[in-house]
Amino acid sequence: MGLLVEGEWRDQWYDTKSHGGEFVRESAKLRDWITPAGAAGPDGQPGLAAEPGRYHLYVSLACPWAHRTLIMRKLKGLEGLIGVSHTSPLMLDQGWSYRIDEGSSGDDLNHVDYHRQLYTLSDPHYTGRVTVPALWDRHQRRIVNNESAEILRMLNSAFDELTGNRLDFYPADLRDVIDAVNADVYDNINNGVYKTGFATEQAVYEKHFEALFACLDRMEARLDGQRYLAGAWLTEADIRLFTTLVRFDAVYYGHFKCNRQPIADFPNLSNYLRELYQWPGMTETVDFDHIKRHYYYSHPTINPTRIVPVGPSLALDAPHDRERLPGQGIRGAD
Ligand SMILES: N[C@@H](CCC(=O)N[C@@H](CS)C(=O)NCC(=O)O)C(=O)O
Repeated sequence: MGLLVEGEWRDQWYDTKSHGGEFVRESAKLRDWITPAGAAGPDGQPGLAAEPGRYHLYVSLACPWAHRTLIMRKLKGLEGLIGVSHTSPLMLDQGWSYRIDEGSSGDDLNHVDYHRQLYTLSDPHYTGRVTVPALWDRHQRRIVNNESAEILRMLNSAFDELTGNRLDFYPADLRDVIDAVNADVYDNINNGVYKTGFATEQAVYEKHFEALFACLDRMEARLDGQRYLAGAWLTEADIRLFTTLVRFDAVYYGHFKCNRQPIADFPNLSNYLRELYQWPGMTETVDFDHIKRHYYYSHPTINPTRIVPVGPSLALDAPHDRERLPGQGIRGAD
């Protein structure tokens, strides 16, 4: 694993030392925005037009951030308009790779061997982390955006005229509640598992462990009285929590030492997880082989033997009890 400095690859692990044992996530750097006709993005970002076949998603099936974008692509009916290539689950000294013999789809579009080459094709002097997901523009031959939260928003609305799919995962009247839940879940759960698992000081680990489980307790309580995080409608907030929950018992509980209790022991979170897992289209976006092989094999500082555990058995297909709460599905589905 490593990063690019002025276009040169440096194989190095996260620097927690200079942050007192903390893992500090670098902000995504490529932030252009796709809109229906190429107008600027919501905060004035440079805009590009939504066109069929123009964009391509580069993902890892193991990665929770990339997984969000795959779910949105699926539920918004974008599979025919936006292609996908996935990396091998093994992120080794050259970073994410497109080696077919290690489980990648290969890269039929740019024919690169390593994900970092997409970054240097975009900008030969790129400096920063080389992350998935990355949204590629075939016209300009560059990555236009590498921030999953923003890719979700674009896929939610920019292509609606082309697909006729009006499902809305970020309805205007629910934005305040979605934004508030997202902020809490991002900091303490989505990124919280990483801050817990990558900590290199005991006190730092314990601080993030406490914050993680306090937030899981908040979400457990929230889901006692309402079907989804923003109420009766399923929104992007649920997709964003789902990709962490579905990895939790298989990976974060053991590998990242997030082991106060598994999700299976939270009555509401576990039933909610099963409902989402069984949502039409969702199950096929989840690849436990990639998920487990990635984490246990690619973090030698945490798991030097690279043994991938066989368990646990998860029973995500078992019935859930969420019909006891009123649910309206996804806004715009009628
Ligand atoms: N802010 C980014 C984070 C993406 C991210 O960190 N992806 C991980 C995989 S789960 C990655 O590619 N890490 C490689 C690295 O940090 O060098 C997003 O949400 O899109």
